[in-house]
Amino acid sequence: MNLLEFQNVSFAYGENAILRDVSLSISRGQVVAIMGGSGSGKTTLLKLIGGQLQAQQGAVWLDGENVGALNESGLYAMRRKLGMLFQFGALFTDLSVFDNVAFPLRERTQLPESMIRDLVLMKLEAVGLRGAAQQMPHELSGGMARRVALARAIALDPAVMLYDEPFTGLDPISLATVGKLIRELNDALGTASIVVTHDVAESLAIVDYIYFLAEGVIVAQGTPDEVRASTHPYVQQFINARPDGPLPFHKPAPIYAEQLGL
Ligand SMILES: Nc1ncnc2c1ncn2[C@@H]1O[C@H](COP(=O)(O)OP(=O)(O)OP(=O)(O)O)[C@@H](O)[C@H]1O
Repeated sequence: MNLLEFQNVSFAYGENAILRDVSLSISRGQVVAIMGGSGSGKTTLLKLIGGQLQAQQGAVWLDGENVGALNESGLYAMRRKLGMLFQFGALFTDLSVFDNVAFPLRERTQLPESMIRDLVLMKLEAVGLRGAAQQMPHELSGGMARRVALARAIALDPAVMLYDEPFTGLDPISLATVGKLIRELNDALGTASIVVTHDVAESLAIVDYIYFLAEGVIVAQGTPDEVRASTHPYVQQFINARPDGPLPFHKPAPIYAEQLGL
């Protein structure tokens, strides 16, 4: 069964169409990357999954529920099934590493403190940072902070993990560590993961499938091997990191000379 499915989803801000007839699916155990240029609609796609936005057409299904049809209490319950790690997914600076990871457990469950302790230590062990439990966020490196945020995101054993640019700002070793953790945690927890990223090399190493989004449409998709072998111009532009190509460097604008009054 698909844990997450977009069925012909269209979304617009007013007149401005952002996603057009997007269909994709992710089953349990899969890690899928969504790649696309700036403004292609990646964050909008994540907000549709979280129910912060609603599709005007089509449906988003998460673990058998139509997200767009949920009322407020339904959304609150549904979000418990989602783990999110955002680029600057800030830790609470005045809480220790331990208390950061304990936060969602204390907030969303009635578990006794002894059980919360065991769960927090288990999640920290999973990201290799049990030894940092008593440290404060400012004492951590950027890579360690990202791993603590990851431990916090999986605290409630989500069915689906969403990662928004999880590699941004990390040194190469931390980047590889976070990539490896995304894959390992997905497999160990039996979740489905969506990774929104620009980082082609790192993603191809860890994901099962890639969707390329351009101007709100899925223009190409495939497994890492298919993507590497693809001659599709969008895919080529991404893989070779070319600044210009089917994804233009210039946002459409009036004719320059006319705008300058020449
Ligand atoms: N609240 C909003 N109101 C109107 N337009 C918006 C709003 N939020 C985003 N947009 C527009 O929607 C388009 C898609 O934005 P989105 O944030 O989904 O892109 P993205 O692919 O995540 O880009 P990036 O990689 O730069 O974060 C952009 O053109 C943006 O200007």
